[in-house]
Amino acid sequence: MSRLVIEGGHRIGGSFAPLGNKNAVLPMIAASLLTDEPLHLRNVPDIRDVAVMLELVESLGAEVHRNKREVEIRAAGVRHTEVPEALCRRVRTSILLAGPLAARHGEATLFPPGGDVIGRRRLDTHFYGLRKLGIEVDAGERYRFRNTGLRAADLLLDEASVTATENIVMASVLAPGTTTLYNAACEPHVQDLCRMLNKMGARISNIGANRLTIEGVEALHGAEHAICPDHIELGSFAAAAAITGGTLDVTAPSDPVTLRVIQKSFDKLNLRFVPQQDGTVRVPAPETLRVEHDYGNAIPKIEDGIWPAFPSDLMSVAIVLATQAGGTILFFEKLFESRMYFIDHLLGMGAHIVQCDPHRVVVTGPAPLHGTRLTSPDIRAGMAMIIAALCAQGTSVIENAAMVDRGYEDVDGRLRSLGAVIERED
Ligand SMILES: CC(=O)N[C@H]1[C@@H](OP(=O)(O)OP(=O)(O)OC[C@H]2O[C@@H](n3ccc(=O)[nH]c3=O)[C@H](O)[C@@H]2O)O[C@H](CO)[C@@H](O)[C@@H]1O
Ligand SMILES: C=C(OP(=O)(O)O)C(=O)O
Repeated sequence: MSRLVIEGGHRIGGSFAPLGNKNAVLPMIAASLLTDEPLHLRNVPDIRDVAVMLELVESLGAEVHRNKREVEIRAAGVRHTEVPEALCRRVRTSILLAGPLAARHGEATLFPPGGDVIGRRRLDTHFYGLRKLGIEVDAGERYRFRNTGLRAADLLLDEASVTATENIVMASVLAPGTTTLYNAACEPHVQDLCRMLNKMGARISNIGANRLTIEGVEALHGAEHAICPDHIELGSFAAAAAITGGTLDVTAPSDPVTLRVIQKSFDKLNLRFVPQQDGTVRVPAPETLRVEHDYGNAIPKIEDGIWPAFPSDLMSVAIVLATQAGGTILFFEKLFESRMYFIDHLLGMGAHIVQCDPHRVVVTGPAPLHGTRLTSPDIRAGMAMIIAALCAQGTSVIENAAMVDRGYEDVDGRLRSLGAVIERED
C-alpha cells in the first residue's frame, strides 16, 4: 500500500491544467456499450477508477485501446452481460453498466458497487427509473436486470441522484417515444455525458436543466468527445495554492458557470478565481485567508447540495482551507452522513473544529497545523489531508494513497512540479 510523505511549509504555485472530470469519464465508458461503433474519448485522466471501468467493459467483450489520455472503446464484441463481482465492488460506477447493458443487450447481472464510504449510497432511484423504462429489476445478493420491452416514460425522481440520472438517461436514449425526467441531476459531469450521448445520435433536450426530455432513437453510433475539465480537481489545487500562499495560473479551466458556482462559496474564505484576457484563470495568493462575515457580522455558512449548489466533493478541501482562514464559519454537509468524520484527523493536527453532528462542523481559524501520520478514508478527504499536510509544520505521512489515486492523476508528481516537497513510498 503506498503512502505519501509530505514536508509542509512550501509554497504551491505556477501553471496548472485540470485533467478530465473523473465523474464524467466513468459514465462515458459505460455509454460505450450503447453502440457497436468506436467511441473515442480524449482528455481521459490516468486514474484508478478509469482503469477499473475499462477493465469492466473489456471483461464483457469490448475492445479497449489506450494511448496516454486518448481511449478508444469498441463494444461490437460484447458477448457477456454478467459483470465480474470483484470489479463491480471496486467502483461506484459499475452500477452504470446496468442501463446500457439492459437497454442494448437485453439483460445485465451485477453485484453491489464499490466507491467511497461516506454514508449510505442508495440505488433505489436507479431501480425506480429503470423499472419505469421497462427493465425488470431483481435486487438480491446480485442485481439482475432484464429488458422486458424498453418504453419511454414520464419519471419523477425522488432525489436528484447523479448516477441514477446517468443510468436512466443511458437506458432511455434507446426507448421508443419521449421520456421526461423530472428532478434530474444536472452537475457538469451529467451535462457532459448528455452532450456526448447527443454526439452519438441521442436526442436529449434541456441539458443543464433539472427536467430532461429524451426522444428515443433506434440506434446510436460512434463519436469523439473530449472530457470536460474536472472542477473538483481545479478547486482542490486552487485551495492547495491559496493555503500555502502561492499563485496558481489555471490553463484550460472549467466553464465560467461552473467556476461561479465554486467561487460563491470560496468567496467566503477570500479565495478568488480571476479570469485573464487569454482565457486562463488566476488564483492569486490571498493577502490573508479570512472568513467573510455575513451581514451584521454574523457567522457565515458553506453548505453543499445538488447542482448548482457547492459540490459535496469539495467540502473536505474547503474545511481544510477554513482552518487557515481568520474567523469562524459553519460547514453544513447535506448529502452524506459520514463525510465529515475525517475531521478527527485535522483535530490531531491542531485544527480548531467543533463537530456539531454528522452533518455540521464549525471551524475557527487560523490554527497552526503540525505534521502527523494520517490515513485517507476516501478520495476527497485524502486530498484534503494532503492540503493540510502541505501547510503544516513538519512532516506528515498519508497512508492509503491509493484512495486518492482513484480520482487524481499523479497527485504527488503534479504537486511536486508546483513546488511541493512530497514523496511516494510503496
Ligand atoms: C461517480 C459519481 O458521479 N459520484 C458522485 C455522485 O455519486 P452518487 O450518484 O452515488 O450520489 P447521489 O447523487 O446518488 O447521492 C449523493 C447523496 O446525496 C443524497 N441526495 C442526493 C440528491 C438529493 O436530491 N438529495 C439527497 O439527499 C443521496 O441520498 C446521497 O446520500 O454524486 C455525488 C453527489 O454529487 C458525488 O459526491 C459523487 O462523487
Ligand atoms: C465520491 C466520489 O466518488 P465515487 O462516487 O466514485 O465513490 C468522488 O468522486 O468524490
